[in-house]
Amino acid sequence: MARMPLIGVSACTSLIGHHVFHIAGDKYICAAAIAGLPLVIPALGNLIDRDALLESVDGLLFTGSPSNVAPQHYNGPASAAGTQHDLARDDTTLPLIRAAVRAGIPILGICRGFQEMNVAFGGTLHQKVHETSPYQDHREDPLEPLDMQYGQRHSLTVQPGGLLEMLGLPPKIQVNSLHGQGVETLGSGLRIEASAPDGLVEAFSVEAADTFALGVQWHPEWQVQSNPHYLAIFQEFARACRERAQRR
Ligand SMILES: N[C@@H](CCC(=O)NCCCC(=O)O)C(=O)O
Repeated sequence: MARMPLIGVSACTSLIGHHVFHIAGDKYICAAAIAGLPLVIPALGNLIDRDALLESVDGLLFTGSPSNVAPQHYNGPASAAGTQHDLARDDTTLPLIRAAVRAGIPILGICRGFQEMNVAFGGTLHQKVHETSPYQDHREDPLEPLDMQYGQRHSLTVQPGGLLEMLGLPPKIQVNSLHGQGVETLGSGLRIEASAPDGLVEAFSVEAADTFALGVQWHPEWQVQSNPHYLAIFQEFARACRERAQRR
């Protein structure tokens, strides 16, 4: 009988009361369940046996987060005071992304996860896109109701001949936008899959990957079942994870 694919979902560390918890948001876990059984991967850095983990999972979802990749990972300038980081998550996800691609495990990076993929492949980040010319403000308004924060904010130009086009996405789609950081220089071996009207990279795939390896700056996990473009991404991720599970 076919084994259910196991989908690793990256966790953030978060102080709740006096204790640190390893947490992953419900919307990521529910969307990962399209591909298989979600397994939250704690942010334990080198305490995790990476090879053993990659032997166990059939796909990895790198989630979004309010925290930002620490600039020492991309030789960036020091963060502005008050910038939220999660060093334990960086120490877990950055090496895991590289190892997963080498091992042929399907990966999907969303928002922070997309930025982590870029950094893992040697790229750099703008730390404040909204203060960087010629870019627009890609942040949400935290005072708006959630449905508005995750509403469609700008268009995307989908790169002809790429993975997103292959998934049936039309040349222009509308997406949500909830991030302050963004791609400055693209990591090596990444192929641009979509850009915002201001030129910001919004999606890339890993050229050398022999399976699904996609990063997106927007949030396709949000109400994924009611957006055919968002769903197409998760369905292809799911197909790749099933294929991986069957190859075991
Ligand atoms: N902090 C980074 C990444 C933005 C991001 O991942 N936002 C998601 C926040 C909550 C969630 O939906 O999980 C940036 O600001 O660029």
